[in-house]
Amino acid sequence: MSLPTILVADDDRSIRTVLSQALGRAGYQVRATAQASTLWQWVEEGEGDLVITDVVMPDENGLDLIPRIRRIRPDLRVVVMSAQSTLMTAVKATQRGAFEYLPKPFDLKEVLAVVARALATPAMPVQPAAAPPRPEEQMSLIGRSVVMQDIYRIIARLTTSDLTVMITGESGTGKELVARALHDYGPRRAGPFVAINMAAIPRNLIESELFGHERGAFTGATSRVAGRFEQAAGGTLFLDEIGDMPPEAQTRLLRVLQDGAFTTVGGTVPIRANVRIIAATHRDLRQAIREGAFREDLYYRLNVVPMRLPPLRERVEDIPLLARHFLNENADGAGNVRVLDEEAMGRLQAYRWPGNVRELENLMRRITALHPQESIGADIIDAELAEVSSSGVPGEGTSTETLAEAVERHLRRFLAAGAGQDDMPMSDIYDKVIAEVERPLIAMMLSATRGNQIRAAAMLGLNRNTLRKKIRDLDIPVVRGGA
Ligand SMILES: Nc1ncnc2c1ncn2[C@@H]1O[C@H](COP(=O)(O)OP(=O)(O)OP(=O)(O)O)[C@@H](O)[C@H]1O
Repeated sequence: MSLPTILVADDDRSIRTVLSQALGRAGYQVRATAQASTLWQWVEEGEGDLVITDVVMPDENGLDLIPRIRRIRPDLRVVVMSAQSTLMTAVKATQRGAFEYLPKPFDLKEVLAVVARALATPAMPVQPAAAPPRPEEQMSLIGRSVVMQDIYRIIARLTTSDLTVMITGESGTGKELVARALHDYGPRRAGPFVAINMAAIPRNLIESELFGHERGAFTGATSRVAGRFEQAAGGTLFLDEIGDMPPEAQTRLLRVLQDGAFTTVGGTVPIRANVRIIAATHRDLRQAIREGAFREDLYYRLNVVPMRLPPLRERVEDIPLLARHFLNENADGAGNVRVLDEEAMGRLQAYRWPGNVRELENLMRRITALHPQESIGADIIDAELAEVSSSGVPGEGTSTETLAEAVERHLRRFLAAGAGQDDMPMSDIYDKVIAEVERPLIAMMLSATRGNQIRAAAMLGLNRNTLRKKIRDLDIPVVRGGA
């Protein structure tokens, strides 16, 4: 049997060389070209078993070539590489029928894994042409970090799917923005996007907000009111802060997800639920399940496609892009845009950002409003950030508090919550508390070492196998290493 042949098109000679060598070593035959036209000629002549193509080439855009390739050779998989690693590139590549999208710079191991996977996957049917992106398309999500590329890839893969998605991430990381992107690029984009925040609605009203109510269902219900499920029919229902959903509403939601129908509060006639659900939370739902505050069966129904949005401090390389974007958006009345000097940018990248992208956005707004000079230096950033920490950021203790004092403060709350709950008996307190401390400690070390367990074990002074066991036992998500 002849070896599979890979056709490579990229106008960058070094990329052609690196790919040809790596693919050759892995046992493939390779033909490489700098021209889209040569690639097209090979495809027309029936050459090759797989294409790896760049997007921007001197004679043609690689993305435009994909539908033509798919038309004459539907079984030929196409892998797209691009240095313009934006959400739009990922979405366009997927919509036009690319098998996979690889942002540059790429990891050779990843390329080889994608090639092997593409050659082993049966040919996909040619999809009907997806609706072209709207002309006024704006780049909603900013960021080119490896972790954001993973997010773009998931959004791109879900453009033709209705699957339920669960987005987790700290407050201000962009969960709602991602939910909107999933809707805007998804199959229900012509329908409504309806958001409801569980934390912002009084608990006793959540069920009627979600499912609507009949006239006379409770005191003050003077007419029939449609709930968000009905309002979102044909579109997407975004359930924000799902971890704050009261138990009765959780049970009701689970039933809707199981049966595909719901009844209004006070109603008896089932109404078919025609919504795609996207849920989001900043809480650790597994922890909430352990504490008996969230239904495990509901969690599994919602967690079909999990997406974790990393905190801003885990993607500092995105900070300059985001900062510039927010400064451009917030030009002052005279149309002047503030510019951050290098040192100022360094300060932003060193800060912890407990409020994540929202905090950065607010800071850029404040700087434009309060500082008339065009160039912004580190002194201004220092002063503004000092202002924020002295006014107290939610979730942060006072700066003089010791770790032991902070632990004691949290323990008091933890024990009080446990004592007040019937389903959390006061037993195994020692193990539970130690697990509470171990989990964030290990997660932080893994994050600081970009998932390198050997280094994390060394920093912690733990044996590697002990660390591995703890990661497993404590159910700590393993972050991927850098490229
Ligand atoms: N990647 C991004 N690119 C551009 N803007 C972003 C990005 N991520 C977040 N933002 C902006 O930051 C702000 C907060 O985002 P969003 O409301 O989506 O966060 P969230 O995680 O849903 O927050 P919360 O949990 O507090 O509801 C918004 O103004 C949003 O436009």
